[in-house]
Amino acid sequence: MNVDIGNALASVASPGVSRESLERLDEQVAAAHERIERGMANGEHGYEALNLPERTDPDEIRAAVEPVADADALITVGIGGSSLGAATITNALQSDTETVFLDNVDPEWVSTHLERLPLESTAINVVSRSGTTAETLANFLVVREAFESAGVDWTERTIVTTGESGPLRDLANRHDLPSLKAPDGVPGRFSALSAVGMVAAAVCGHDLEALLAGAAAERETLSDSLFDCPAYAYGATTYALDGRGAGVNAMMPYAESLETSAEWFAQLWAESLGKDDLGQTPVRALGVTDQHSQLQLYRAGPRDKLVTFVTTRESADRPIPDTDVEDLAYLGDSTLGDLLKAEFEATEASLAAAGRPNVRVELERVDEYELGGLLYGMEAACVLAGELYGVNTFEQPAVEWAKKATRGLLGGGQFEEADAVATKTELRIER
Ligand SMILES: O=P(O)(O)OC[C@H]1O[C@H](O)[C@H](O)[C@@H](O)[C@@H]1O
Repeated sequence: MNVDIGNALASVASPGVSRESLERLDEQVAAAHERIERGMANGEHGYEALNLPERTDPDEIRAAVEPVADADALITVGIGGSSLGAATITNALQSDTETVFLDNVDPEWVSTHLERLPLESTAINVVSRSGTTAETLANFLVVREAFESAGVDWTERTIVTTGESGPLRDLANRHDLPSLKAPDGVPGRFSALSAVGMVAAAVCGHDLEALLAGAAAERETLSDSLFDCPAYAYGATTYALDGRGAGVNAMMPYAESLETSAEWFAQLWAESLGKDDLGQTPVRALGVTDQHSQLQLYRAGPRDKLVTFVTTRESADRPIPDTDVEDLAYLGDSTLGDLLKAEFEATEASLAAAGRPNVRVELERVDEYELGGLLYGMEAACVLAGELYGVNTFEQPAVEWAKKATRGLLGGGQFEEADAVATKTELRIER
């Protein structure tokens, strides 16, 4: 990926960061890079994620999915980091295999999918690093039962990705299911480029080698200066802007196929950096759609936002047909791609003209190679930002708190967190 931070400079935007400040920050970037390289070299928890392009074995993933390679549909059962990386990849790319991601436990929605899909030609991809996440295990039990009720042997159609031990590992062993290991030392939200994110891509027939090659190329750019490394430029700029008041980061890809990447980014940014009363709030937006809903706020609301655009240089195109309506004649000379590009450029310029900081992240096109680069680049940006903030990027204690409270409420053990539910302060206004 390439990154253009020109519209985040103090000469353009407020908040903005001056070139001199970035140069001073670059000394901290160099120190952070050294720390990151050391963590990678020693395989330390979290830093190990940045080694995935070399560690992940595409042959192993393809072998595991071989029994279901002809599936018409794939249900991925997983949540958070065990779903969003896979969804980012498969939603971005074309495939004949329909993909469904059961991350939510909304009963109506889950039932609708299970009633609609051709279960006899559907595969199940169960993913949970811990193997204990209530939503994932509950959904899997429901999916299993639906297959049994339809007379389909789910054990023939299920692939499991989980840790070395835990309830899901036990289940995979008991039923002799093809299984893969969630990589050691890699938190879920950093594991898109492992079996966690790539089983779904393999079932859909995507090019796993190209995904990893794109990531590896991005890895090659990691260096001790933000001016030489797009990922670090992004991480350092967002950190600097947050410190100057841009506490919100609206991720706005200009490609429908990249919409899920903003969701993936939101988890990465929020769970990794949101701690010790620090962190930047990620917001999901989509170009051009959200030009017609959120843009007013971004250009004229509080000066607390950075907008991150993700654009592609190339994409398939479609001409806009001529019309005899005079006022619309100008459209007839263009394509939908021209319109998308013009809208992006106009929006970017409109924010800059209003002094609102924005950053452009450029991909050549949406394909496996570029996606691998985007996923890796944003992960590296996040790890760098975590170093600059001085937070523990790779933990998520606040999420664990609610997980324990939920478990306690459902009778899954004694958790003091569950007691807090009963002590809620009320001020009810009833109809
Ligand atoms: O993969 P799992 O263990 O099922 O975890 C799934 C998700 O659970 C929690 O919500 C964590 O905060 C996430 O980081 C994680 O991705």
